[in-house]
Amino acid sequence: MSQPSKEKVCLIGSGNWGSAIAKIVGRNVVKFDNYDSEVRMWVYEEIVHGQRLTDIINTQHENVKYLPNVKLPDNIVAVPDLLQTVQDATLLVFVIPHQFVKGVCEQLKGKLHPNARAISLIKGVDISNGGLNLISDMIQENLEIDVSVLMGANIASEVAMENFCESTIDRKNGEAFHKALHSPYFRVAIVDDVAGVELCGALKNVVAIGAGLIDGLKMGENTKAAIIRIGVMEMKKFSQTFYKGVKDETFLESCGIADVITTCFGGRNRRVAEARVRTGKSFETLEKEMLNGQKLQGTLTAKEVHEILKSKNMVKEFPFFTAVYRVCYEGLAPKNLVDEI
Ligand SMILES: NC(=O)C1=CN([C@@H]2O[C@H](COP(=O)(O)OP(=O)(O)OC[C@H]3O[C@@H](n4cnc5c(N)ncnc54)[C@H](O)[C@@H]3O)[C@@H](O)[C@H]2O)C=CC1
Ligand SMILES: O=C(CO)COP(=O)(O)O
Repeated sequence: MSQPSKEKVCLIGSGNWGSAIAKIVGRNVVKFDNYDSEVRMWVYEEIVHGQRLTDIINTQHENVKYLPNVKLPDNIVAVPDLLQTVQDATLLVFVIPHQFVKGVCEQLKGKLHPNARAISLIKGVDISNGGLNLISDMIQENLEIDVSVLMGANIASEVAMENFCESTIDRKNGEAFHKALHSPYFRVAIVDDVAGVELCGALKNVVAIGAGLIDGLKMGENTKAAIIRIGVMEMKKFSQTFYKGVKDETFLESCGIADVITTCFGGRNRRVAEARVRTGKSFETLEKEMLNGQKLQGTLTAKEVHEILKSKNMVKEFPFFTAVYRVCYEGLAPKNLVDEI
């Protein structure tokens, strides 16, 4: 039974990033007195090699499917039941692919600890109500709790290897989470711009699809740099058009230019987009063939961004985002991407 004065952290999600962040959180909560030492991690249950994934994680202390060969601390407890995961939790870390957030929130409505606060590590946007919504706002509106965000240049497998990197958290309520997430190899900077941080995280995945297509076309580094520059300009314009307070400086943080770079060179969105050109197969097929259950976020985000732009009559003002969308969903040949921008 947890003591009321202690913060109890739980993780909602256990994919590639969810598992890497579990390693950091699991270690941090035992370093400080103000945390309960057990961290429950919600696992979308599945059978792996004939065994339940939760059982494998709880006995081998390894998420063999989504983050193989990385030991998780013993105090990370995999739980298949969502409501049991959040029971007594005061600090909730949301780390699931963005298409599943709505369903998860519906199950959690009215079921949280009165002092619960959340942080979202989810890169994506929500358009389910017809307009543009941040994932953090969607969680906040559904669950009536404060929600912060953490985004950065953080390819999960590299974070799990403890290679130094940086990340960005917002000041709003992020300070409550900072101690649980920061470590010497995962340096978390606090900034004052929730929407800017979150939109950087979501939109860079669209840029990475574009960069991967250019890699597949073997057009070289100058072209890729041009695509990245144009992509960052559209990220900034889009963010500042829809959220007036978004700051220029945010794009220079880890969540901004650094995440664009790492994702455009080492991420899954880039890798699958490159294979799309090389093989001619669809993104959907390649996601299944190449990612072993992990999810692409960039193609869906390109579609969501396009729907918002269309509804505002602004498609022509974002030629790069539009061209990426058209390659993903309207059969535009990747080789014609640069002619569109
Ligand atoms: N992997 C990475 O390097 C990073 C990922 N992120 C972001 O973190 C978020 C989560 O991504 P990952 O942890 O990488 O996940 P992932 O893509 O590795 O794994 C997919 C996860 O979704 C779960 N899942 C499948 N169907 C589901 C359903 N119907 N309902 C709920 N969950 C379901 C799977 O069990 C699995 O845990 C994404 O928004 C991603 O952009 C952010 C930084 C780094
Ligand atoms: O967000 C990421 C790195 O910061 C991971 O990007 P991918 O989803 O493209 O692998």
